[in-house]
Amino acid sequence: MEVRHHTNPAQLRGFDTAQLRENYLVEDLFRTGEVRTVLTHADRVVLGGAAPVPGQPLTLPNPDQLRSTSFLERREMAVVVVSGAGSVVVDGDKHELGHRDCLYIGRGAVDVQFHAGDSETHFYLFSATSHASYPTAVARFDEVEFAELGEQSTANVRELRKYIHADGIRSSQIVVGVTKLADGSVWNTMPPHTHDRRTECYLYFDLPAEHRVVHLCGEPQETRDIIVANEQAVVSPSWSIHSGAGTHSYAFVWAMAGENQAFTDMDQVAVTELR
Ligand SMILES: O=C[C@H](O)[C@@H](O)CC(=O)C(=O)O
Ligand SMILES: [Zn+2]
Repeated sequence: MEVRHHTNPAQLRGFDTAQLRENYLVEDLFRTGEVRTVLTHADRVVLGGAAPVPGQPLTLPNPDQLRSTSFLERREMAVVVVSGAGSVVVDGDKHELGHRDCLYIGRGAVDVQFHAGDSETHFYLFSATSHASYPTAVARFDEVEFAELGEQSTANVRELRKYIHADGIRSSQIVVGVTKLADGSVWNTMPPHTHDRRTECYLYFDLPAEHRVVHLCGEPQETRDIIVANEQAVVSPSWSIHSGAGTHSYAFVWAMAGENQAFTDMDQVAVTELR
């Protein structure tokens, strides 16, 4: 497992492009036949990618850095299918997942296996520490309610679906959903916000290989950009905005961990205040 240390806003002022990418961009989560994981000390979030091929399931590893008897001994996890369709077997119980569907796995699960469907499947993983056990549950993209956000005139028409949250699948601390941009819309989360009580990670997907998202990060008055390709993730510290504009429409998994689970606990920033 790769380990990343936390950063602070003063460091960001001096980061060049390579340093920005080393600290905040996770480029290589999905490699055929592997489960890859990255621990960030920001709220001890672990990001991961499992990429099984048909007939060759993959098992969730137990990285040494966790010093656990199993990955989920003291943790909970969200799994979102970002490419293909497949199933996840949790201690013998099989959960079928379609494109963009979400599985929550509660603390204490021991054996987790990722099975591809008819083709290579990409399961995105997001995990944080958990102080209570909640039931494992599935939320489907087509079945959860969604909020219609944005306007055509600002190129940010999008549907926001919440999977793991106070009124949905319950968890100890993680809050997870998917936002999908409409054709012709490119901006997410503009005007932007911060929430100093939570770390947030974005995993951009459904973006054609030849396109990119220009992701904005940093304090509102000291912003930087990171150029992101399909199926890459960005770690957004509690003090950072997280917003982006694509050269094409796309979808992204947003996932948070920290002090509270209040989705509306955001400090909004007016576009005119950005620097
Ligand atoms: O804290 C919450 C997250 O930033 C997402 O809700 C933002 C988002 O999906 C959007 O506006 O499209
Ligand atoms: Zn946010």
